[in-house]
Amino acid sequence: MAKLELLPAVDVRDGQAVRLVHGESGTETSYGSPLDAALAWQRSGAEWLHLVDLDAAFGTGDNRALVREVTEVMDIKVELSGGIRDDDTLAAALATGCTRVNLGTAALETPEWVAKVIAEHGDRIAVGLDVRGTTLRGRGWTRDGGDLYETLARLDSEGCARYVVTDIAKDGTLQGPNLELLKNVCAATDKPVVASGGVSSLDDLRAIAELVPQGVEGAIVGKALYAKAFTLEEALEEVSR
Ligand SMILES: O=C(O)c1ccccc1NCC(=O)[C@H](O)[C@H](O)COP(=O)(O)O
Repeated sequence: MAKLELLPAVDVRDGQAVRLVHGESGTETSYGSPLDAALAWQRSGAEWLHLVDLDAAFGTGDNRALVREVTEVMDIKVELSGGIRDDDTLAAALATGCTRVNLGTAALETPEWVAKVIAEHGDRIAVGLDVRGTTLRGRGWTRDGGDLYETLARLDSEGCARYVVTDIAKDGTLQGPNLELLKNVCAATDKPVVASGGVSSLDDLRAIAELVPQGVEGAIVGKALYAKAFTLEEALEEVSR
């Protein structure tokens, strides 16, 4: 069986590594230097880093220079997310040397532009499907943006390479992933799915890994690592069995 990829998360707000609850601004717990966190995950054996500029996502500024610095220092693959919505922000993100970017709001608000950049950049573009129920949310998860499955069908028809699927109700809560949502999305697309939000234990990772044959390729892990629910080494060992 193909192994589940793990993407430890570094979410950046105001220059700090943070975790939010339900992605809500104002719920930050701070975990210090984003570069130190990223380097720690790399030293622990991560092959990927999921790096989010929350200020860019919320429209409260950006951490672009810091995100670029972190990405440039990493020897591992980096997925960049947060506020990538037009030619300028996409060019800046891709120029960091990241492996791929994750588009969210743009897929809801400027579908023609997203179709164009999918055609231009292929596998370097993933789309984040951030949902409450089956309603997508954009602008830092603050605004409704349409139906999950209609949007997924449209993006599939445009050749989107991969989806990062987050149940906002689970994100940052340590309440476990929404396995039903992951199964439903996998049933609706042939493209790989990266699971995000809610992982709390090695059991959760085992449960996500069981969905690899259905199309889940990876799992993003944030809060659980910062809260020391398990170590990244333990998680990597778990998904390599
Ligand atoms: O990714 C975004 O653009 C974003 C926007 C607004 C709020 C949060 C956002 N991302 C959060 C993440 O990607 C988390 O790192 C990830 O879901 C990990 O969640 P958890 O394991 O539950 O801490």
